[in-house]
Amino acid sequence: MDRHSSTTQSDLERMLWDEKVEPKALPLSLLEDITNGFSDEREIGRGGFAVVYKGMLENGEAIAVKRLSKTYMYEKEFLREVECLIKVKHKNVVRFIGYCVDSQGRADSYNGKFVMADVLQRLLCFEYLPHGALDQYITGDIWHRNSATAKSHTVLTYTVLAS
Ligand SMILES: Nc1ncnc2c1ncn2[C@@H]1O[C@H](COP(=O)(O)OP(=O)(O)OP(=O)(O)O)[C@@H](O)[C@H]1O
Repeated sequence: MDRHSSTTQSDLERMLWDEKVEPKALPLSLLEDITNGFSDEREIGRGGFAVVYKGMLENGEAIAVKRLSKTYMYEKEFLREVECLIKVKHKNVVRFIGYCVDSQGRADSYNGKFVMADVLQRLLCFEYLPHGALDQYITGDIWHRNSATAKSHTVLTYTVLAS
């Protein structure tokens, strides 16, 4: 991924109001900016393979930034997931905004040797759903606090499609 990719916050803002814009490759620096460097206070959830952060744009809109864990690094699976996410477009499925693959060399000592290690990061970005995940509605955790919306159901729908 090109760290100097030209996608900016205003491109992301435009993507959010124009549903016709296709998902894009996003630079890691942009995702770091909008999540305060993936800070703890921006964490909104954790799944089996990822930590999800709330990314805040300058216009006050939010997106969900899913940073995949180091154990979920198989290139073929990631590529297949991105391919499925790009193809699936439905009003009840959370909108896929873009993806990021970033690799950076880091010099470090390993087993007494000085080595250059590749540090790989993979991230997926989605429209932000403010009402939580479907499983909380099914189990009754938040059924009485909020009324379920079609969009709030889509976190789980997406998971089913992607697995
Ligand atoms: N688009 C989103 N908008 C708002 N919150 C989200 C979004 N996506 C995920 N989350 C939050 O992050 C949590 C973890 O999301 P994730 O998709 O990784 O979970 P999961 O479906 O449990 O994981 P897995 O894919 O490992 O089965 C969700 O339960 C939800 O609270």
